Amino acid sequence: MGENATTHHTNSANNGANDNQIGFKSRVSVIGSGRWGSVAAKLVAFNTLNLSSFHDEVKMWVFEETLQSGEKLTDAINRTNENVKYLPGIKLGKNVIADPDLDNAVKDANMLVFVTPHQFIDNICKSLVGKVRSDAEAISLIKGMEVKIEGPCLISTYISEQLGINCSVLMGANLANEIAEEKFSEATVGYRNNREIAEQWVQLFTTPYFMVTPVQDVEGVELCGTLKNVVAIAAGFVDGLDMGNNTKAAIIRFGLREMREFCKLLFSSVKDDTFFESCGVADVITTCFGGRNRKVAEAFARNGGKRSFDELEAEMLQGQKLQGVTTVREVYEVLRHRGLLELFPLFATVHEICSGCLPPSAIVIYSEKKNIFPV
Ligand SMILES: NC(=O)c1ccc[n+]([C@@H]2O[C@H](COP(=O)([O-])OP(=O)(O)OC[C@H]3O[C@@H](n4cnc5c(N)ncnc54)[C@H](O)[C@@H]3O)[C@@H](O)[C@H]2O)c1
Ligand SMILES: O=P(O)(O)OC[C@H](O)CO
Repeated sequence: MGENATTHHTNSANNGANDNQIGFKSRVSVIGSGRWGSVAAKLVAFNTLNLSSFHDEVKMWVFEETLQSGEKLTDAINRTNENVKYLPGIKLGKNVIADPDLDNAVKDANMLVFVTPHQFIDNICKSLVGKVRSDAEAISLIKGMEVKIEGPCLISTYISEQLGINCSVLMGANLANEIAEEKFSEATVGYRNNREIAEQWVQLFTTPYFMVTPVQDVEGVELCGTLKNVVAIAAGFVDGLDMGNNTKAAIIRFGLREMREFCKLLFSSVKDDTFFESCGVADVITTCFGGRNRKVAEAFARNGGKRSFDELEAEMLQGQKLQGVTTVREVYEVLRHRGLLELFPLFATVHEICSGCLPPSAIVIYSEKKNIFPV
């Protein structure tokens, strides 16, 4: 890894830290095995096989569960080379090895890919403290954030602080099922200050059908990926109310504007250009038309808000997890705490609808009466 990767670590295991020498091959572990986690493993495994600077094998940590057949998910993945529950029908690559033991899955790895629903990252990081290599680099593909008493915390920051390692991010217009079928798409790597590390992540993820661009704006890239899920829920309400494409386009525009304002509220360093990368406008578009948050929000609105998101998620997604409902609650808390709810009417209304305080049709009232954005 690059120079910075070995200089700033504090509380991690020191195993392998002297491997930074000629002939050293990177080892990659993927922490998470949902739909996107499985696709991420497939992308990475294609490259580790083809690039001499990586060990072929990619470990993929599996949150173990027992399938209806009685077989363990991990065993089924290793037997079929498919994630039969979260990504059936797609071969991951023979060099992907599923492992239900988190410590064992990260052991020896110097490149860690975090890709679990954001509500689980707290426990995962806590159990990894002291277990990862001191020279490891991490990347987060997680679209969400942590809100602590002290305030909001990016997932990449949380991983960095908990494990004492640097953490970049990869976000973008990335519906996992389409990338699994090798349909062309783009993504954005957000990095802090080490371009060399960013290039290594770009190399690890890039394939002929997956184009990755590095951007030195980790906060902007990550917050775009996080906040677009809130806009997707608003778009789902519009679809559930059969309000049409013009209304949806208006919601997307309002949403993008609130995303930009919220990003700059938290981090004045966020760059305007970031919103024109795949992680920005492109992800908002794809998620508002083809994402799971949109789909479940549509069902919520069609049911008049009478069936909860939890119930609909369990019924419609079979174990996959929505991020938008939790995220908008967290965003709402941040804004309420700072007395800024009135400046973010779309985000506030989405939360009030999700939590049952307003009916789904309030998204219309929002559009008509509350368009009071700051410049
Ligand atoms: N699916 C996509 O198209 C897509 C695309 C880009 C980014 N993302 C983001 O990637 C992240 C991961 O999403 P995904 O689609 O891979 O997952 P998913 O929603 O498909 O699957 C849920 C995962 O959570 C795991 N899980 C359940 N309970 C758990 C627990 N207690 N502890 C740990 N893990 C548990 C399940 O085993 C499963 O692997 C999310 O932040 C998501 O927003 C998803
Ligand atoms: O299916 P969603 O709503 O979780 O969105 C998936 C991806 O984030 C789209 O880029």
